[in-house]
Amino acid sequence: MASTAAVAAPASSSSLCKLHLQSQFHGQQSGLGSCGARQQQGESLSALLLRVNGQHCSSSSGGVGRGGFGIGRRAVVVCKVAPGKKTVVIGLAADSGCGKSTFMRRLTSVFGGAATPPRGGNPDSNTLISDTTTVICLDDYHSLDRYGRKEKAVTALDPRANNFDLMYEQVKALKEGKSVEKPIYNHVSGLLDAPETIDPPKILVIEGLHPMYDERVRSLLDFSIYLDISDDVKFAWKIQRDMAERGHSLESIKASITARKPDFDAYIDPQKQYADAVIQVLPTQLIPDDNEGKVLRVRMVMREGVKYFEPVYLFDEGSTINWIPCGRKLTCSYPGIKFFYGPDTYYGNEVSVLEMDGQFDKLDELIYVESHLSNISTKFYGEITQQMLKHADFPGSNNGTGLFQTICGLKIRNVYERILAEGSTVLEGAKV
Ligand SMILES: Nc1ncnc2c1ncn2[C@@H]1O[C@H](COP(=O)(O)OP(=O)(O)OP(=O)(O)O)[C@@H](O)[C@H]1O
Ligand SMILES: O=C(CO)[C@H](O)[C@H](O)COP(=O)(O)O
Repeated sequence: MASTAAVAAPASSSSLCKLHLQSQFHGQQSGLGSCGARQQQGESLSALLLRVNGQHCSSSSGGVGRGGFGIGRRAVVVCKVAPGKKTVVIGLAADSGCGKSTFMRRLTSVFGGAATPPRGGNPDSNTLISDTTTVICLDDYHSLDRYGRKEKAVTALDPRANNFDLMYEQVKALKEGKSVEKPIYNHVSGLLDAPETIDPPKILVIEGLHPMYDERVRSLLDFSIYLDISDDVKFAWKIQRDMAERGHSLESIKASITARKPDFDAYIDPQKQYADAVIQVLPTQLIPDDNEGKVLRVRMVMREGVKYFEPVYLFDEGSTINWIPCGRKLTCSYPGIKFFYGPDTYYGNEVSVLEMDGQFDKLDELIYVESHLSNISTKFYGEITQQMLKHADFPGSNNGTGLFQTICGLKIRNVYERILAEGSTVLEGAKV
């Protein structure tokens, strides 16, 4: 019996792609399709589907191919091809100096690549591109440059200093698979430079002050995160970086934080109510009256009922848990480590909260904590620990900031894969 397969070519990129497959031998399906793919000997159906529709048939087709179609079996598989190449859009909001760059490096690493500025482009570009992700910084949508802001006496946090119409148009275009000419805000000169071309990536991350401020931009986000750093911690981080690395004086850092505060409270902070996950960084409660700011209490507030996102839980979903993991499997020097997990409400929404106070002594022992967490979207046992060890030199790797940023990276990967899989639907798989 001859093997036949027919793959109906999509009339347009948004139409359905039909693949009929008959197979003669166990595990040796053979197929030919007018979508431009011929099934090769030994190639599974799922692998063919992956090639036929690129990224849009990856997951849900897997079950069809697995196990093969035995003698006399026949399958009709219909895959929905997403219009163009679907770009998943992630929003990351935070004030300046709150760890966005560090988070982005962790996220990119989850996908296995390193992010670099656009090749051959403006050396002061704020964009970072890797195989899977393109991170654009929303500072590029400042409509007023440093001098314009000074003249009009507005801060960069003020919506009047930003072009939300252009931000919306360009993020929408990228999401629809179209390239855009995005402006560049040059942090060295304080001026707006000539635009750079941004091509639609698999995952577009828009990071900066206002990813959730404008309702239209917000509606384009597939997943959103807010880094909520308490004033004390923000101050400590700013001092550490801006004094050591940027030559600012203590007074100027204090003055800058104070000057930004009213606009931060008015325009940046309220965005956290829209985030799917908020990472709060607070002073520790393990050291009474701590004013050193080195030990942190970090909370991950995860919204319930978000499509493609199930909150992480500790031990038992929905219950309230206080856990001190220090003992035989986890070394803890003073002041120790304390975890909390439980339900809560946040801006009127149901959330789950996972909290870690304290820091790890030996990072490889994190595997003990990881093994007690569920819904972490890892691909193999120990993936979180592996990621954390890989970037042990990043700030926050010994505490909840690194742990929760890594988990958010894995959840973003999961959101991306599920959105992709949704574009691929097995409608029929019949035995004859
Ligand atoms: N988890 C952390 N633990 C301790 N320090 C941190 C952590 N994350 C960031 N920092 C400190 O804050 C500084 C700013 O971090 P990062 O560059 O990632 O922030 P950013 O939001 O990208 O800043 P900007 O928007 O100003 O470029 C770092 O140099 C580091 O000193
Ligand atoms: O809040 C900020 C986001 O990064 C910056 O202060 C804003 O973009 C203005 O930049 P600069 O201070 O370089 O003129």
